[in-house]
Amino acid sequence: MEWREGEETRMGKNGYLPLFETRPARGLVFFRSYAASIFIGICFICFHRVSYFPVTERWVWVGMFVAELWFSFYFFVTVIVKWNPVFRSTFKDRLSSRYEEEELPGVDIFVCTADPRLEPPTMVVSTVLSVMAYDYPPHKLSVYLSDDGCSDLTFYALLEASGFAQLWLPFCRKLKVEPTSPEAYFQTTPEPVDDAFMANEWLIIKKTYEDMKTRIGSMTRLGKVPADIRKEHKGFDEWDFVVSRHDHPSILQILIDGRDPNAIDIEGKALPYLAREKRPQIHHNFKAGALNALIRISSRISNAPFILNVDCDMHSNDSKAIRDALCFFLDEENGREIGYVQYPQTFGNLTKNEIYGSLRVVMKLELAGFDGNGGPCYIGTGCVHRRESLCGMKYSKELVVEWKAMKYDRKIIEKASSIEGNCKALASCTYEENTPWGKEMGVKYGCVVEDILTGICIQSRGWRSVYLTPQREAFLGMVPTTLLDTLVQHKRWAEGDFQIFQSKLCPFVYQVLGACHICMSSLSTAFTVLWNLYGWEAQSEVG
Ligand SMILES: O=c1ccn([C@@H]2O[C@H](COP(=O)(O)OP(=O)(O)O[C@H]3O[C@H](CO)[C@@H](O)[C@H](O)[C@H]3O)[C@@H](O)[C@H]2O)c(=O)[nH]1
Ligand SMILES: [Mn+2]
Repeated sequence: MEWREGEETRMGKNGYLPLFETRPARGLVFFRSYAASIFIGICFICFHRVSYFPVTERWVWVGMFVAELWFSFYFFVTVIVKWNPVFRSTFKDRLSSRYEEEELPGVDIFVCTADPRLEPPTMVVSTVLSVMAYDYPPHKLSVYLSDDGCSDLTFYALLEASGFAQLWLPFCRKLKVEPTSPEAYFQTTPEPVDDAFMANEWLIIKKTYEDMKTRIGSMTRLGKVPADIRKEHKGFDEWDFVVSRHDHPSILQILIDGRDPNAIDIEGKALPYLAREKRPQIHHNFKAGALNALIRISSRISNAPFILNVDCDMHSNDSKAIRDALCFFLDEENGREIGYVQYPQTFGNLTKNEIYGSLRVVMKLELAGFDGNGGPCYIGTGCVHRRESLCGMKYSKELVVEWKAMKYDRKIIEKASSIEGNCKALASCTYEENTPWGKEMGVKYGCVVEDILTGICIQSRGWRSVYLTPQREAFLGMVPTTLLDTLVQHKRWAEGDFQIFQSKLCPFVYQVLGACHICMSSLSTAFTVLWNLYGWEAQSEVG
């Protein structure tokens, strides 16, 4: 499939205007001339090494030549990655005029958290509230929180947030609030002074938010939920069976507003909390295991055809981001082969010179290069997947979904309490035994960078992926701020990528020889795996 410039004005074969356009990067001629000049230099060096062979110290000569060949190879791989970057933009107005609100597909949002000490519950709920406030039909959106820390503190925070959402979501709609994370909003936006009525409401919401934050904060410092609060929601009873965070049964609670025991929705949005079962003798597969449990649980509760997953430290910064992603999936001409749409990881706390790490180059340039060569890898957060692609299905031309006819609606036939009981087994730690979960289905196990590996597998099943870098960042997260934290994170990534490099899924072997994908794409992926070899050295520094 090829997308070219000017296609926004071209009518598709089926008579529809495209929902997105693709532009090549500007100024490529300079980069390509620079690359060509280095290539000529490499040719001269090789010619020199071969044509002149010294009589003495021959091994030094050979050693130098081998080193030069290695660097030349690395140079080629990096050049190929940057050879053809593309940038995408969407036409959300066309999406809205083509699809009535009722015809839009459902979207399930997964937020992952794992430790209330490292990921404070106040931050987690701000992220949850930010994604609940997406500008999307409320009854088509479900937000799932996966708590691998199995903490009643996180549960308490979510319960508080579900109450606050009743104020926050209508407020976001009325004021067209951006960003929709209350924490980020009140930090960055001044009080509206020109409208006394609005200013008053603004102050009330801010005060309510701050009170909630103080309550959650003091509870977190206390380290436990007091008995009188535990009595307020039956969900806390589940913690009577929790031995420790590594030893407990599944807890699934579809959160309800404490004042209305019959309402299972908050403004039409479902908000389930899940702490999957953990037992000390059974490996839980970290985030990949959490995501797979969520895929199964959500398939019973809302079963939306699209899944957005975010880490709890990455809040939504653009309430239209879901519509942007859908412009790709719902495009009549090219949409059906797209398996996932990846947003960049952008950070609110980056310094101008970004002295640690090199994420800006990766996010701004390299992943756009991947996109031009066949599709970016999946980087774990800020990614919208088609449920089928994540569940292991192969791409097939016959797979055409009539979204309009489907009229997705999350029919909650069962009562929340019976869903909670019936679905728990799907999150038990033995459920996956002798099943393809973690191998052919869902997020892959056995690799520290489960996201990269899962992305490679989805692509090798014939799906394409898309990288979208909108002007307004769709998500804002936190980057480690100390050298030690950065080294630890890069060590983990380096380890994971090196694991893939050594495995039978090594992109050089698996994709090039397997001819599953175009060569450029595999070289791009191989590059991710390779740049981490450089991080390898850093490992010895941190142990
Ligand atoms: O057992 C676990 C461990 C982690 N997490 C969650 O996974 C996310 C990422 O983990 P983190 O420790 O923050 O790793 P990072 O290095 O910051 O994560 C980057 O790298 C990971 C591995 O490539 C990706 O999964 C992430 O999305 C990406 O942001 C967080 O939300 C955690 O809460 C779990 O749910 N269960
Ligand atoms: Mn993180």
